[in-house]
Formats: sequence, structure tokens, C-alpha cells
Amino acid sequence: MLKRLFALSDKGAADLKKGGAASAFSSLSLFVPMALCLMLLQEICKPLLGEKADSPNIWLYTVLAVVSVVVIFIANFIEYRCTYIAAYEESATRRITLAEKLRKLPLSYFGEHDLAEMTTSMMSDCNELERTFSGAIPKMIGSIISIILIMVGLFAFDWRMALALFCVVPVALLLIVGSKKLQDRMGTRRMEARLAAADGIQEFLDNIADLKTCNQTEKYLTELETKLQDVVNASVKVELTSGTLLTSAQMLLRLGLPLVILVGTTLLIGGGIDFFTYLLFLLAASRVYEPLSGVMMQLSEIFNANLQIKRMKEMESQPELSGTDSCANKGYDITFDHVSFSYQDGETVLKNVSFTAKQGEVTALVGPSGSGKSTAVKLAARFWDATGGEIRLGGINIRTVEPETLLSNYSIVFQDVVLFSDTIMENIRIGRRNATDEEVIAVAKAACCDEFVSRFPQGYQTMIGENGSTLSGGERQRISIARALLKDAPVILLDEATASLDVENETSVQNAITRLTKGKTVLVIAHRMRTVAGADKVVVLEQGKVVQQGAPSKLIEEDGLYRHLVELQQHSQTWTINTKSQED
Ligand SMILES: Nc1ncnc2c1ncn2[C@@H]1O[C@H](COP(=O)(O)OP(=O)(O)OP(=O)(O)O)[C@@H](O)[C@H]1O
Repeated sequence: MLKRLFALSDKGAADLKKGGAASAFSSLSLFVPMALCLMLLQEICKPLLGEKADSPNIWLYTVLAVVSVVVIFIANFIEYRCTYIAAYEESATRRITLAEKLRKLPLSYFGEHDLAEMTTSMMSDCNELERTFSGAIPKMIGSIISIILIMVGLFAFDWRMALALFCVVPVALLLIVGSKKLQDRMGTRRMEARLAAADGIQEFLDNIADLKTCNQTEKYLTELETKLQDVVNASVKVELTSGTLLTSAQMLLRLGLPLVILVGTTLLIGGGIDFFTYLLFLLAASRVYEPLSGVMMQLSEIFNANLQIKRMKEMESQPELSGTDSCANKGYDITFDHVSFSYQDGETVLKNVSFTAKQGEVTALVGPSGSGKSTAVKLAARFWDATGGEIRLGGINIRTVEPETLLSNYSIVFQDVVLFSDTIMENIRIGRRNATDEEVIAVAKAACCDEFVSRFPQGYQTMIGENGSTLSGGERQRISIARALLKDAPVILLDEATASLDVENETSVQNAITRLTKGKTVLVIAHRMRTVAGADKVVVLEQGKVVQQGAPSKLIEEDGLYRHLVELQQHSQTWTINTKSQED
């Protein structure tokens, strides 16, 4: 139950139970000094009440006091080990589980959820749950166990006094539990405000250059300030609401003490109880309300954590792209067989697309912007599953193969090059982790990286900024190509691979790719007709449909979209930038 309730791992749930037991032990151990005081008082009071008694054995009480201190220390130590250390471990497991989950989710999930939400879920949600898991939950379990035990004991001793002591508890609890909905609503608002602020900050940092060039920085910062103020307001409301409720519940609890005094004094005068029982309940009243107020506080904290748990569960319950761990493909032909696809129930982006990209051949996808070229390439790598028809790799439906197993057959260069804040050498080595420096340098030369790397004093050991911010677009893309070349996978997917290279480099990179593509399946997107002229096959897409396919030499003969695109591009090559108007 604990596992389901708090989205824990098996170990986390087991640790939480141990933590609760340890906390109960620690909480009960605090009653040991009270019991000792009571025993000593009883012995001291005996002569005063006219009973015959020997003077108390001070040495015995001293030894027992030392023992009780040791017991409390041990109990706290066990509690610490079972709660805090277990919580840190669980938090790490939780983050790894979430990261693993994200790895297996289809890309459509990332389109529907923003990055800030996922980062918040993995970092701050985990942090807050770590706090709740290490403190509130085990302490609450411990307090409840110890209070129940004490309650049973006190009711057995004198039910009337016990009733006076505990009758305020259900009222105080009702106040906290009854306000759960209100607390949930406030908590949701705070979470939304935090997300909006995190989103705003991320967007601001991502687009700071564009904002500056458009002189919009100040306007954007003002909006951001409003979002941050919303977080402050929402947080104050949450604190105010839960603080007011908590204080009211605690005040209600404290009413128990005068009630015990009132009932006790009445019973004592009437001879219903003896002085010792009265004393016992007075001492109990001074101790028992503290863990009870703790329970109220922890309950309120758990209610707040509930929202984060819900968000985490939502992420964990997302359907994954499943499949087998091995791919029994025969060869590496990629076949699109009547493939249709639409993003998130939107317009159909690919309609009944059929073609084969043969092993050992370069197949180029061409078509106007938005015709579905990138989508087709991404479907070939199973970034999404086709909504109709099937895509096969060497005769195997890729839908049946686990995405990572499938991707081990692919080298991919997309338009958005992702580089890491590391050296150039390590950024290329990502293509194959165990590649030697010599192998990395060889592919870097083949992808024309050598020329710009040699300009840096530290060569391949030069650190590049976050996402290669210290490199030009063309340089970033060449590193990405080198990475793909190093992976040397049987299928190569190129999306605008030559977009930001100058003419000289484009030719060199194309030569390198041609050398490497021997015996491989190459599916390439290029807007430039020069790039596709060397392809074995061209598939022309228009509004998600295949309108022509065949050898470029054959297609240029036909009166179709391909020839039109080639002519347009030839015409565009005569275009020059001009600040003078036509009339001039
Ligand atoms: N993640 C997405 N979610 C929703 N729609 C998308 C997404 N990506 C692309 N689209 C839409 O799908 C259609 C095809 O886009 P796609 O990027 O495949 O075209 P393309 O031919 O590669 O275009 P370009 O040459 O401009 O890169 C477009 O209408 C685009 O708006």
C-alpha cells in the first residue's frame, strides 16, 4: 500500500516501514524518563500520603537514567539510519527510474509536456519528496504507533481520564483532514505558478539573443517578474492557509490539558481516582500532545507532497514504446508500406506513403517545406510509431523492436545539432564510446573538422561551451557528422546535413559521406538539388504524399514537381541581395 500511495520502489516501501517502526521506537523511548520520574515521585510521595516506604534508591535511579539516555540515543540513531539515509537512496532511485522512463517514452510525450515541467519533476519534486519521505512519513507512522500504544495503556489505567485526555484529538484531526481539498487547490495553484515561472526563465535564457535584438528584454523581464510574483503570492497563500489550520488544530489539542485538570480534580475530590493516577495523567498530558501536533504537521506536509506524487505517477504511467531486444532483420532495406501518420490527433502529415530505401543506395527525400520529409525520417528511426501501415527494416516491422536496439543500427544527423559541454574529442566520441583518439581524429578529418580544430591552440582537447555555443553553425554540424561517421552504423539518416556548410566544405563532407555509405542504407533530406543529384533514388513528397519516385536522371525528364523544384533552385541561384528598389 505504501508503495502505491507514495509512488515508491519496493526497497523504498520496505525502508519506509522500517523507518516508521524505528520512529515509533524513538518516540516511545522519550517516555522512559517520564516513567522514571513517575516511579521516583511515587516513592517520594508515599510517606506524604501516609504510606510506609523506604527512602528511594538514588543509585538505582541514576543507573536507570543513564540507561534511558543510552536507549534514547540508540533509538534516534536507528531512526536516522532508517529514514534519512533510506530517503536519499530512494530519491536517487526515483530520479534514475524517471530518467529511465523518459528514455523509453515516445517523442510525442516531449511534444505535449514542456521541459520545465520534466526538470521540475525530476529535481524539485524529488527533493520535496525526499524531505517528506525522510521526515514526515516515518515520523507520522512512528507517532501514530506510539500514541496508539500509550492510548491503550492509559485507557486500561483509567478510561475516564483517558477520554478527557484524548477527546480533543478527533476534532483537531477533522480540521486538518477536512481542509485537504482546500490545501490541494492552493498547492495546485502554487505548482502551476512555479511551472510558469520556471518555463519563463528557461524561455528567457534560450531566447535572450533574439529578445535583445528586438529590444524586447525589458518587456519580457516585466512579464517574468509578474510570474515570479505569482509564485510568491501562491506560496504565501499556501503557507497562510496551512499555517492557520495547523495552529487552530494545535490550539484545539492544547485544550486537552485544562480538560484533564478539570476532570482529574473533580474525580480526585470525589475519590474516583488517587493522587498518583492524577499525576500520571498530568504528566501524560504534558508529553502526549507534542507527538500529536507533530502528526498534524506531518499530515499537512504529506497532503502537499501528494500533488508531486500525482505528477510523478502520471509520468510513470505513460505508455512506453516497447519491443524485442533483438532485431532479426535480413539486410538493411527500409520499407515504408502504406504509411500514414499524424501528430497528436492533428492533421494527417503522411498519407499512404510507400517507398523502399535500398541498402547500398542513397535515397533522397525532397519536397516543399512542410511536406513531411523530416517526419518520414523520424518515423524510420521509430521516434514515433506510424498511425497506419508499417515501416520495415530488413523485413522486420520496426514497431516490434525496442527503440534503443533499433537505433543501434542507425547513424543520425539532424538539423538541431546537440553538443555537450565537453572537449571536441569527447563530443565526437559519443558516436562510439570505445573509439581510440586516432579513430576520432580520422572521422573528424573525413568530416572536415580538422581544418577548424587546428585553429584552436588546444586542438581536439578544446572545451566547447554548452551545446557548442563557442562554435559556428557549420562547425557544430561537422562535429555532428563526424560523430555519425564514427558510429559507422548500417543505416544513415541525414536531415539537412549540409545546410550550414559552405560550398567547399559541403563538397568535402559529401565526398566523405559517399565513401562511408558503401553497402549502407542512406536516407537523406536536402533542400539543395545539388545534394540529391548524386542520389540513387529520389522520393518526392508533396503535402504528405509521394508524388514521384525514381532515379534523379529519370525524374528530371518528367514534367513533375521534381523538375519544378530543380528549376526553382536554379533560378534562386541568380538571386542577389539588393537594397535598391526595382524602379531604381
Ligand atoms: N512535433 C510536431 N507536432 C505537430 N506537428 C508537427 C510536428 N513536427 C512537424 N509537424 C507538422 O508536420 C508537417 C510536416 O513537417 P516536417 O517537418 O516533416 O516537414 P518537412 O518537409 O521536413 O519541412 P522542412 O523542409 O521545412 O523541414 C508540418 O505541417 C509541420 O507543421
